[in-house]
Amino acid sequence: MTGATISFENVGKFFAGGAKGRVTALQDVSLTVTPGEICGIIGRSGAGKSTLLRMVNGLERPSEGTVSVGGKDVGRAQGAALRAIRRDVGMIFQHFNLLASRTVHGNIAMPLEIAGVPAAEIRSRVGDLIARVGLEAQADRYPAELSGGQKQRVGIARALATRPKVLLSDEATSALDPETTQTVLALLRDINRDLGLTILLITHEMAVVRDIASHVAVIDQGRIVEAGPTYDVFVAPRHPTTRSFLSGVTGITLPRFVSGRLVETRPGGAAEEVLRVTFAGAHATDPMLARMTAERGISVNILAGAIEEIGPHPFGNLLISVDAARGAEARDYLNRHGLSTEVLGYVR
Ligand SMILES: Nc1ncnc2c1ncn2[C@@H]1O[C@H](COP(=O)(O)OP(=O)(O)OP(=O)(O)O)[C@@H](O)[C@H]1O
Repeated sequence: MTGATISFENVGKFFAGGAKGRVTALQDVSLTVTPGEICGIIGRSGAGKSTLLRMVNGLERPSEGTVSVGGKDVGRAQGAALRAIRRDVGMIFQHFNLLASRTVHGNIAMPLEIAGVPAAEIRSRVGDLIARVGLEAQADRYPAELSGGQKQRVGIARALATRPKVLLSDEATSALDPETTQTVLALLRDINRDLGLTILLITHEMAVVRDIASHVAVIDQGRIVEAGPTYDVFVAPRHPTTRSFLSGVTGITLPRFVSGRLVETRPGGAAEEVLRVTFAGAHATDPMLARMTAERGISVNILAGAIEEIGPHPFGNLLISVDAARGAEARDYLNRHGLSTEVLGYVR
């Protein structure tokens, strides 16, 4: 089993309704997810994530542009061709969508029964899937007797039953506690590594992107505003929406004596400019800040800092303040030496 390419080319989706008679759910979306990639789509509520995801298995059709899976045009496929594409695309859900009247075994067997797979083959394949997701002891239990994490494991096994090339994940960990989230993400990582299938997941949590996605696309009001390898986007975010998502996961916040006094525009008179400085690698920052002080005479107050990791790659996040009158010069100096900066505000 190998992954398939998912491609969106200039995709738009419009629904009837709203004040103008037409709601734009997606506009001019172009994105390619290569085989074996784990791509996270992050956006706020209503940004268009579900609409985007549902186009990959033909639950929604684009109003304009083309969506394809493994080179096959999903938006224009009908009948047997659409059913064939859907067998290549498994999906897991926030609320698991299991049948309460069927056991774990029975739920996982469902897509195989629908596909007309012979009973003996179903038994052996479901047995393998149950082992893969670690639910041997629960095979004969009903969903009501399972924890949230176990239910999502059933959802994952069911999604894999038809040996898909693509797995879609619709907020699959949003209903789970942090510890269970980690075990489910680890399972998805293992599946991606062992089976090579392409995973497209939507989430509103940057931590999920950091923990599992090799690539990320940020969606805002129906448009992709930033996309690329997760590490690059975390280290040097360009769009304000990306930055606001990132500020929730960096693990560092301004101390309250600063955040309580922070204003957006620079006040008159003496003031400090508060900056977030992001840098690749674990040790890049100290010499840069010290050199800036030595070379330019700009002194730096360090307010908070931490080293984060994406996969094996460390990157740093530092909150500092400098004299606001020298702010532009400090940012320019740091940017020229490969550090990203973002103005968080000003304090008097
Ligand atoms: N069937 C529909 N009819 C009319 N408008 C729709 C329909 N489906 C989605 N929309 C609108 O399209 C926009 C995008 O919705 P979508 O559900 O894709 O966003 P989302 O990012 O998945 O949000 P959430 O995280 O809240 O699920 C929203 O403005 C929504 O109201």
